Amino acid sequence: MRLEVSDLAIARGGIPVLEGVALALDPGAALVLRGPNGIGKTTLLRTIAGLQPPLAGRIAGGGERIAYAGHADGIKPTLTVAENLSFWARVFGGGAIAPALDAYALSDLAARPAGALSAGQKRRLGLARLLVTGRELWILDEPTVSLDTAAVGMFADAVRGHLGRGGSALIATHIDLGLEAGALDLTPFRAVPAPLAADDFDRAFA
Ligand SMILES: Nc1ncnc2c1ncn2[C@@H]1O[C@H](COP(=O)(O)OP(=O)(O)OP(=O)(O)O)[C@@H](O)[C@H]1O
Repeated sequence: MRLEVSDLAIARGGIPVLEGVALALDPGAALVLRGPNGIGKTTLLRTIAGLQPPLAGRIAGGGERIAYAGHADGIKPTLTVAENLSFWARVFGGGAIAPALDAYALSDLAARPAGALSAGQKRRLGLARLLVTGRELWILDEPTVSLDTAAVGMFADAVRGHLGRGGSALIATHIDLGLEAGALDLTPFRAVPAPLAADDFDRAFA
């Protein structure tokens, strides 16, 4: 199914951030969101993932198809690496955990409590979770934070495999992942603050 976003306006903390956002993502395709710090990439991904409502506009083809990986890994620290993956596989009704462990070189760490992993290992576990969800549309916010070069390669391979199986991915990142992907710079969609009315201006200095 195609994700289609049209004329979307979004806010963070009550302040409009982006407006008029339009994008489309077909099965088998990836789209990378670009733009400077603070432009609204996280806010847009959260809105498409259904974690916050838009101010206006339309999102079609998202919902239950989405697996979202944000800045927080969502890892349960007292469960082992394998138990974390099994937990998510059960929650999502998804697949086997062995390929996910393999894809992120986590097999040797499978019995380790997740709370005792390094930052990069935790991130690998958070990304491995996507593989057991069975969800078609991955929405990923800065997925490569804390990853070394080898792990970035594992992630890029995992995304390629996902796209090859007919999945799709919407990714906010500042780095080049070496993927065949479209890119959307959000800068032109920056919300223009409404000009102060004369009364407001006077009140501000009252
Ligand atoms: N909890 C919050 N309350 C109010 N405003 C916020 C909050 N979180 C972020 N913002 C503001 O919302 C705007 C959009 O933030 P957002 O995190 O979506 O940007 P981003 O493009 O993902 O940035 P980065 O590249 O730094 O991750 C920024 O101006 C930011 O300062």
